[in-house]
Amino acid sequence: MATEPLSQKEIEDRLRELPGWSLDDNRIARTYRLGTHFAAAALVVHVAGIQDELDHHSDLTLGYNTVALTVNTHSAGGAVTDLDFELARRVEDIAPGHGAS
Ligand SMILES: C[C@H](O)[C@H](O)[C@H]1CNC2=NC(N)=NC(=O)C2=N1
Repeated sequence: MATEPLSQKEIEDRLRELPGWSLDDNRIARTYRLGTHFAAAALVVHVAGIQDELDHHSDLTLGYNTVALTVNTHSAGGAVTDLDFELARRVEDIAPGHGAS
């Protein structure tokens, strides 16, 4: 998967396919809300596994009943790349199963 920086338009186009995600200071970001703190912690563990599988890691913050992700690509100088969107899509696939919204 390409690790070249995406243009602003490419980022905006890809974000349109990922409701809930936004561009925040050159990182793509989403915060999920869950029913309980334990459910939020379980989502963090699941996301951590996906991130190791992809060898691509967000800043992942566990709140009381929230999980916040922000990610860009260090190896592309901190730009947003396809790798960030691949991670976002993978997380979107599993989040509903955790009751995340
Ligand atoms: C050595 C390892 O492959 C790199 O450090 C990976 C790991 N996870 C990563 N995560 C992110 N967000 N950006 C990277 O460039 C990156 N690089």
